Amino acid sequence: MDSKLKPVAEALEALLQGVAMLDSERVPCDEAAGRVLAEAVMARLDVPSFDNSAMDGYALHHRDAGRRLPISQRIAAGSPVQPLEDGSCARIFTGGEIPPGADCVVMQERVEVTGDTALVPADIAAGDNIRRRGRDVASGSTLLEAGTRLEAAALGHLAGQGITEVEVRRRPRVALLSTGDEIVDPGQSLGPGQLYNSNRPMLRRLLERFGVTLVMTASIPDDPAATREVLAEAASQADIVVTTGGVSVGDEDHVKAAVESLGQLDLWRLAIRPGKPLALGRIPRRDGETRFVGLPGNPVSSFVGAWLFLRPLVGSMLGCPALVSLPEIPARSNFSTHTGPRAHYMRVVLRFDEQGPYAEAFADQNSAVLSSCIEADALAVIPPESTISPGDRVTCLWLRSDA
Ligand SMILES: Nc1nc2c(c(=O)[nH]1)N[C@H]1C(S)=C(S)[C@@H](COP(=O)(O)OP(=O)(O)OC[C@H]3O[C@@H](n4cnc5c(N)ncnc54)[C@H](O)[C@@H]3O)O[C@H]1N2
Ligand code: MOO
Repeated sequence: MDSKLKPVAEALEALLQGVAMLDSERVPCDEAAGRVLAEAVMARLDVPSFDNSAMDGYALHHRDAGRRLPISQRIAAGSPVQPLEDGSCARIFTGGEIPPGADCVVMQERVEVTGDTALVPADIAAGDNIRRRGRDVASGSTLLEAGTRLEAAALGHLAGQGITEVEVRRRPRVALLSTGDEIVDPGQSLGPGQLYNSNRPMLRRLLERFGVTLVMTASIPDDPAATREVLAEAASQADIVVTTGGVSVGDEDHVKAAVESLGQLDLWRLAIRPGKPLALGRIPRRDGETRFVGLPGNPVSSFVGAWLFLRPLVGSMLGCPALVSLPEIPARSNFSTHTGPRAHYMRVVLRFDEQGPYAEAFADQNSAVLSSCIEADALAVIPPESTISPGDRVTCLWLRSDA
């Protein structure tokens, strides 16, 4: 395999080529948060389903504005209505149905009530304070597109239709494997040269946010046979196998050879910092093909690799465009830097001043410095062979969205 550094865009295109969307399943809406719709949902109701009042006040016909009117009925939200008697008004509350014959509502603060009559001001127009039937959703229209991720407002919208179940994509099954004899699980004591596994919980959280289900986690000893064995087991269970570490050029880096012996390595070594030794491949499985993503061991390299490669891969399997690409925000840099042959994905905080957004880079951008990721709102993309001075425009990939 050609071991020249691959541009990120090329690697991403190769990764996503031929990714099949997963099958779908029916789930109760109460359990559908974060899931991706497998088919469009059509509206079966107008929302609102009747013209109703946006205010607590009085409903009338606008030709009667400016006069003292008898109050002929009282309409609370949920109560039945009678046609409005000519030349009268109705006491009405927010959400109450507009009675036939009325065409506007005046808020109560503008009305002078004496006994069972109300003096309404003259400057009232037809339609004032009326929320029209179907204003939010028209029956028969597309309520939510296929590929929508069901977050707060979408879940509310489904409930607004009285819908209780939806067809969603199955969650991608992911096996998350850690390599490195020096890596120890929290709860155990550390020996000389050892460190705790910070990549696993970090990636678990990211992967869960992207919408997967984790079917296996394991630590692989630095041994070729063991690496092959655990990878084979993981590939038989998962749609995606993710490893961390063991993809560089050291004598103890056994992951690539194991993937090559079980399937194929499509790509290795990207023109990216951090994350250069990232490896992509596939391993055949009884019922299809498992995608392999080998993230470098340095925690920041794993973090950045997950956002740039795992998220789009998961998004493609789910058929969710919002997960396939990250929102891009143009911002001014408030730092200087220059790059060599690799694009630099710098962790930045986005701040705003009168001139718009600016990107403040974390001081230490080394790939082992995980603290640079904690406050990061975005990754500022500095293309290869470029020089950035304060005030220059940089493209930032937004990391804070739900989808
Ligand atoms: N001679 C060369 N050496 C290295 C190169 C190179 O091109 N030539 N590339 C460097 C780059 S860039 C990276 S990135 C690393 C990645 O190497 P690996 O993916 O093989 O990762 P490891 O060597 O296993 O680990 C790297 C580093 O990260 C720590 N680590 C690993 N796993 C975890 C974990 N789960 N939690 C926390 N920390 C972890 C590990 O202890 C190492 O310090 O290779 C460079 N070397
Ligand atoms: O490319 Mo490595 O991820 O810089 O440290």
